[in-house]
Amino acid sequence: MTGSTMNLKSTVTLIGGGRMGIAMAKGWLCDLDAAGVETVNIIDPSPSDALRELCAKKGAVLNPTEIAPVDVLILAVKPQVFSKVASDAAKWVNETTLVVSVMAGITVDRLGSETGATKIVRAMPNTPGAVGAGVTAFSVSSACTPTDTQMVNALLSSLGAVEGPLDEALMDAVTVVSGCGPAYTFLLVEAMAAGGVALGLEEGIAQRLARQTVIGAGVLMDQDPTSAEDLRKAVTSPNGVTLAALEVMMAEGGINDVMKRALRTARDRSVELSKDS
Ligand SMILES: NC(=O)C1=CN([C@@H]2O[C@H](COP(=O)(O)OP(=O)(O)OC[C@H]3O[C@@H](n4cnc5c(N)ncnc54)[C@H](O)[C@@H]3O)[C@@H](O)[C@H]2O)C=CC1
Ligand SMILES: O=C(O)[C@@H]1CCC=N1
Repeated sequence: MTGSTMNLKSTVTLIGGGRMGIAMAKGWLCDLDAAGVETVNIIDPSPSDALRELCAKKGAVLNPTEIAPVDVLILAVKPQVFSKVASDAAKWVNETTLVVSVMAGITVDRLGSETGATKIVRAMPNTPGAVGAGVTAFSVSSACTPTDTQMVNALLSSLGAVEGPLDEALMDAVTVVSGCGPAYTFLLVEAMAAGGVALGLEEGIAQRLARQTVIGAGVLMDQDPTSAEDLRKAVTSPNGVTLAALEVMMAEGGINDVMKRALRTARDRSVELSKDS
C-alpha cells in the first residue's frame, strides 16, 4: 500500500465518472507524475461516450473486473447515491486508504462511518478544473498525516488552485462560493446577452459579446493582481454609462443582497444533502 507514502505513486480509484469525475481524471491523466499517480481506475455503471473516450485515449482502466484494497478512493457520485456506493466501496478500503470525496454536503463523519475509512478528505472542486483553471478547497480528518495532505494537494493541483486544509465547518460555504460559482458566472453571461437582445442586438452577436467579455474579465483578473473592486472602478467613469447600470444593479441591496440570500439558501441545501441521501 502506498496511501500514506508520498515518494511512491498511488493507484487512484474514482467512483463516478460524470462531469466532475471526468474533469479530475483529465487533470491526473495529462500529467501522472505531477499528480503522484501510477494508475487511474474508474468505476461507473453507465459510462458516457466522453468517459469511454478518455479511458481509451489516456489509459485509465474503466470498470476493472477486480479491485484490491486501494491507495486513494475518490467519490464523485451524486450525494443521493452515496450510501449505496459506500457499501460497495467499503470492501476496497483498509486502514491506509485515503478516501477523498467531492460530494456536496456529505460530512467527514458520514464518509468515515459508511466507508470504514479513517483517512478522509472532503474536497470541493469546480468544473473549470477540466481545463486546469479550477479552484478546490478541502478539509481533512484528524487521522490524515502531513504526507496525506501533501498527496491530496498534488492530486487537486492538477485541477488548478488549491485552498486548504480548512476547518470542515467552512465546506458548505466553500461549496456555494466556488463549487457552484461557475453557474452564477454563466448565468451572468446569459443575462447580459438577453439584455443586449432586448436592446436590439442580434442573438449571436449578443452572446459572443457577453461571453468574450466575461472571458476577458477573467483573464484580466488572472494577470492583474488589482482587486475586483478596483478593476470594477477602473471601468466605471464618473457620471458615465457603467455607473448608470451599476446603480440599478446595486439599488436597494441589489446584487449584493441577492447574492447573500442565494448563497445562504444554497448553504442550507448543502447541509440538508447530508441528511436526505
Ligand atoms: N458538477 C459540478 O460542478 C460539481 C459537482 N460536485 C460534486 O460531484 C459529484 C458528481 O457530480 P457531477 O459529476 O456533476 O454528476 P454527474 O451526474 O455528471 O456524474 C455522476 C456519475 O456517477 C455515476 N454513478 C451513478 N451511480 C453510480 C454508482 N453506483 N457507482 C459508480 N458511479 C455511479 C453516473 O453514471 C454519473 O456518470 C456530486 O456529488 C457533486 O456534488 C462538486 C463540485 C462541482
Ligand atoms: O449543484 C450541486 O449540487 C453541485 C455542488 C457544487 C456544484 N454542483
